[in-house]
Amino acid sequence: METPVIVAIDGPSGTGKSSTSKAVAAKLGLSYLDTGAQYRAMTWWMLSNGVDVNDAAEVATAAHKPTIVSGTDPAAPTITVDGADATGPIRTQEVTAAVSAVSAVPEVRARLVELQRSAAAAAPNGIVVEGRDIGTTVLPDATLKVFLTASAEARAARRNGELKGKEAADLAATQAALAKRDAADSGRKTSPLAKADDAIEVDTTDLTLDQVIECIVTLIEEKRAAR
Ligand SMILES: Nc1ncnc2c1ncn2[C@@H]1O[C@H](COP(=O)(O)OP(=O)(O)OP(=O)(O)O)[C@@H](O)[C@H]1O
Ligand SMILES: Nc1ccn([C@H]2C[C@H](O)[C@@H](COP(=O)(O)O)O2)c(=O)n1
Repeated sequence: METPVIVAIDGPSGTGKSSTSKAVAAKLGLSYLDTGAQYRAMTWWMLSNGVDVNDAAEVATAAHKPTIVSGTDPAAPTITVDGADATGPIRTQEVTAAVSAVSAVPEVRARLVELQRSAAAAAPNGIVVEGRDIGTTVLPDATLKVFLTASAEARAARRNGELKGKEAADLAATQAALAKRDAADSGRKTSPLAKADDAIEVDTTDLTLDQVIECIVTLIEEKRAAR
């Protein structure tokens, strides 16, 4: 039996980590884990349970309480908190605005990193795990590490594209919100957003989603062939 392939995909917000990771995993028959969804789920629980998300000590004390379960089928990823479907609630503006503060708390990270490593170890054929610290901290021995980037303008335009049919967002405001979250995620003390030394950087600014997917599938196949 072939050794499971472990793929770490990191990068700032809006670089295409989720779209790319899901598609690559589906194409290669691998599992898929969205670690950002887990930090969002933890944040949603904190907000729903009256925890002051700006009080790191309060967040740390509560970090062991929620039960967060991620489904790893790339065709239908799921996330529940204490048995309730959290897919919708974790994408609200309120959660997005609070998630960087909650994810900076070491007790939160320790709890979720444990879940992430368990999911990777349990994946029968291997897994694509996306986040901010997968290559540096969660899975330092990953078969392949990719760090996605894109210009600030491209990322903001992509995010606004998702709002089609909903209230149109101001491009400059979207760009500022992305920059603020990236600065917080890169600036925290515990496993900040960073490119691992052995990660391959892929600038997606001028690539279509299909081109990025193809690029990563090729990188994985090269790693497999070299084993
Ligand atoms: N190469 C690409 N070209 C154009 N649009 C893209 C590309 N990659 C992703 N997108 C689009 O950009 C948006 C953001 O992508 P995605 O959610 O995958 O990014 P992300 O890095 O996971 O973001 P976040 O970290 O905030 O969750 C989506 O609407 C997606 O369809
Ligand atoms: N490995 C990770 C993944 C995510 N986070 C934090 C920081 C992000 O701003 C937030 C939400 O992630 P997204 O859904 O936008 O991918 O979660 C982290 O600290 N470490």
